[in-house]
Amino acid sequence: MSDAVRTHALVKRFGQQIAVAGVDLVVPAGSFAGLVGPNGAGKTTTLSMITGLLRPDGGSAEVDGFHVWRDPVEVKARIGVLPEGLRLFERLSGRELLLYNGRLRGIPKADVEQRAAELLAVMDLTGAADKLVVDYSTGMRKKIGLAAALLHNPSVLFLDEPFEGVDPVSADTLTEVLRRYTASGSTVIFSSHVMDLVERLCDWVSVMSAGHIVAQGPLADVRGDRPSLNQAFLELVGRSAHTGGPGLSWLGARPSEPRP
Ligand SMILES: Nc1ncnc2c1ncn2[C@@H]1O[C@H](COP(=O)(O)OP(=O)(O)OP(=O)(O)O)[C@@H](O)[C@H]1O
Repeated sequence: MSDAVRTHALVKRFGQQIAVAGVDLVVPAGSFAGLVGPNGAGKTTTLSMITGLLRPDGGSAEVDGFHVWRDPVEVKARIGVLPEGLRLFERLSGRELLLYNGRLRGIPKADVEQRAAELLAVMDLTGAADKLVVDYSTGMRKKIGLAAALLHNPSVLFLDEPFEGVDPVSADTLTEVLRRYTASGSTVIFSSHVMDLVERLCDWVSVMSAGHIVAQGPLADVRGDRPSLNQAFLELVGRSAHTGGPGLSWLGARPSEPRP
């Protein structure tokens, strides 16, 4: 099987801090892949470098065999991205946003209109299609962002925390859309902190901690003989040494006698 994404010794520094410290991320084509790790592990920075949003200080990244920084046009034609803190054109309606994105991608007008209508329906946004994006809720913004990322039928889809702020019914819908998408051979890579979700959806997992990949492979291999992916995650990244330790003794303590 070929790789949808492969990075080699990817590095990013912010001043003195090394956010990504030589990452070799591999995601086979057709995977539903999860990128997990504690806060500040370097997931967003890694995804930003792979999608061409942030220039690496070292190493390389390839998508579908194309070098992200040498062949940016080839790469951008093949990827869809739902970044963290996505900025949208607030003064367009949801429908206009999709039509605009489709035209930017060079898709013929009639095709864009048909795809936009279908995506709005699947995302349960038909009723809000003519509402301005500025008036969308957090979950609606995620859904219209995902619709925009899917419109040109990318072969690899990158999603940063796609389910954050999305209600369970909509999350179910998104899951179905993404499952259908990977079943046809396309690849999804998403970052998440919700281990149950990753365990339920993904067949491939990469675990990051402090700028490094600490485990990577098919879900069953990463989980090993632990009862859950969550347990494996806690062991791999090292549970905080402070949990249950000294400190915070004042928290929750109440004076036994009322003060006079
Ligand atoms: N623009 C920036 N300037 C300075 N430091 C940054 C910048 N972006 C990220 N960092 C630092 O790099 C490290 C990795 O951040 P990153 O956002 O990639 O982590 P993450 O794994 O996505 O975290 P989270 O799960 O909390 O979103 C963090 O220590 C963060 O403070």
